[in-house]
Amino acid sequence: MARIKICGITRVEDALAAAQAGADAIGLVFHAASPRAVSIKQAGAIVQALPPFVTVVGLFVDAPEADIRAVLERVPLDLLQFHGEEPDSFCQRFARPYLKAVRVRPGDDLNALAGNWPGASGILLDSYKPGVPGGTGETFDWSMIPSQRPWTLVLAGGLQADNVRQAIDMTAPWAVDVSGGVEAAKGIKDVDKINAFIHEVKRV
Ligand SMILES: O=C(O)c1ccccc1N[C@@H]1O[C@H](COP(=O)(O)O)[C@@H](O)[C@H]1O
Repeated sequence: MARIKICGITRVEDALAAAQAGADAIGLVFHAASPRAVSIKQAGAIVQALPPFVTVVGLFVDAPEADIRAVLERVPLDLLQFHGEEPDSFCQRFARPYLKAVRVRPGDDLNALAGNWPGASGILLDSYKPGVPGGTGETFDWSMIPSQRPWTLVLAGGLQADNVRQAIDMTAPWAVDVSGGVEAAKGIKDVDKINAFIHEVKRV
């Protein structure tokens, strides 16, 4: 069964709702330009409130190394998600497992692209939209994802309750990642949408 990450959490109550609904991971966005950005203080409060066994992922977009280290000193992140142009050598500097986001464009060879991050725990595929680093709420052509792949797929990009089952059936990801598809407004999650999404993922 695909694991589930609920990303773009900004409030303690949304983190608790995601955990209660059965999410395996939550994502905290440390990218000031995002409407879902959290401060170190907000992030600390969210992590402290979480029950055990929920993985906390910190998302960065071409952040300076010092900024990432400043977050890591204060917030116990389990996993890093790099959503910019960071090379593998940079992603490996933080003594944490990491996901590398790859924004998929028509014609991409995804096995070749994924090979650029040999140190990644997983490759998170997201939709490409010029000028927008992520969280677009848009899907991409899932048929581009090779069924034979020597890397771990985390599928993202425009997922929601009414398309996630088809996405899983087509691509057999290790995990799915959703942000906008379970929101009431940017940065504010909708508990009913979280529950519906997780229900669809866990449905056999
Ligand atoms: O959510 C954001 O604002 C964001 C900003 C910069 C980079 C990534 C961002 N979000 C991530 O994008 C994917 C897909 O999101 P969606 O489900 O299509 O809304 C996911 O990992 C988000 O956390």
